[in-house]
Amino acid sequence: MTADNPVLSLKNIHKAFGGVVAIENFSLDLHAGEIVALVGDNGAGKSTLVKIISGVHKPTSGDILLDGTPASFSDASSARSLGIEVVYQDLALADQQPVYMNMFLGRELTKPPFGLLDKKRMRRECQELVDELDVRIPSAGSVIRDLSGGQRQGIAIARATHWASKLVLLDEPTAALGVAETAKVEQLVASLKEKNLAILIISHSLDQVFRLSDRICVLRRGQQIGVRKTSETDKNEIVSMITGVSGQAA
Ligand SMILES: Nc1ncnc2c1ncn2[C@@H]1O[C@H](COP(=O)(O)OP(=O)(O)OP(=O)(O)O)[C@@H](O)[C@H]1O
Repeated sequence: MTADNPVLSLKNIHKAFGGVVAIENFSLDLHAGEIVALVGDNGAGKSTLVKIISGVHKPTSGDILLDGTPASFSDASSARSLGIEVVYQDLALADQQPVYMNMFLGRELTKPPFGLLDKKRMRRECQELVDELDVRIPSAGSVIRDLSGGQRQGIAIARATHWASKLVLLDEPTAALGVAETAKVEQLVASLKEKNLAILIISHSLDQVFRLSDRICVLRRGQQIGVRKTSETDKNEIVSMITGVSGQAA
């Protein structure tokens, strides 16, 4: 298998909720070490696609290939066990728990012989990870509710990166953040490329999409309108593709 083989291939994905067609005939390849932005207006089908890739929704038809092999995710945990992690807008962090417990939420390290939590090791490994990714927090023992929005987002992304072996999906990772925190989180997302993961990011900010992505995939009313190399397009073209109307970007 060559490095050019896609980590994930979506082929002719179709998803209907009763009579509502959310995704129609959608195909896309994601490669290791690249960031692809998924853009589209409200209701275009972005979240539905993320849920299909992460095993939350089953496609009505179509194929998902992981490293070239057909994959069928029965639920989110089966997608996770195959190396796919998602960071949702609500972050899914346990507010009352320290950072290191969140890092290992549902995958806690234990020690023999009684299977007690190995807090020391979790704390140490968590500290190494946040240091490596330059997520600045007081310590791995800090409680989540005491951290800023940007720090929390940093933890959620660090956790996803730690457990993902193939793909990280980011659903509006900076929607709730201020300017400085957004910049820090963008730096973190950009650094994930070096980990040779494939990254799919949903963002409503075209500035962010142009800062971060290698390719941009446009979705309109469930259909893939096109994929562009970021270096070969501009905001005007992407806005036209999103809206279906040619004109100037705001
Ligand atoms: N569980 C569901 N049941 C029925 N219809 C759904 C369901 N989830 C999504 N849809 C419909 O599918 C379409 C795509 O929705 P989706 O949430 O994927 O869009 P989106 O691009 O993520 O929008 P936004 O940017 O507003 O979050 C919409 O028409 C939505 O109403």
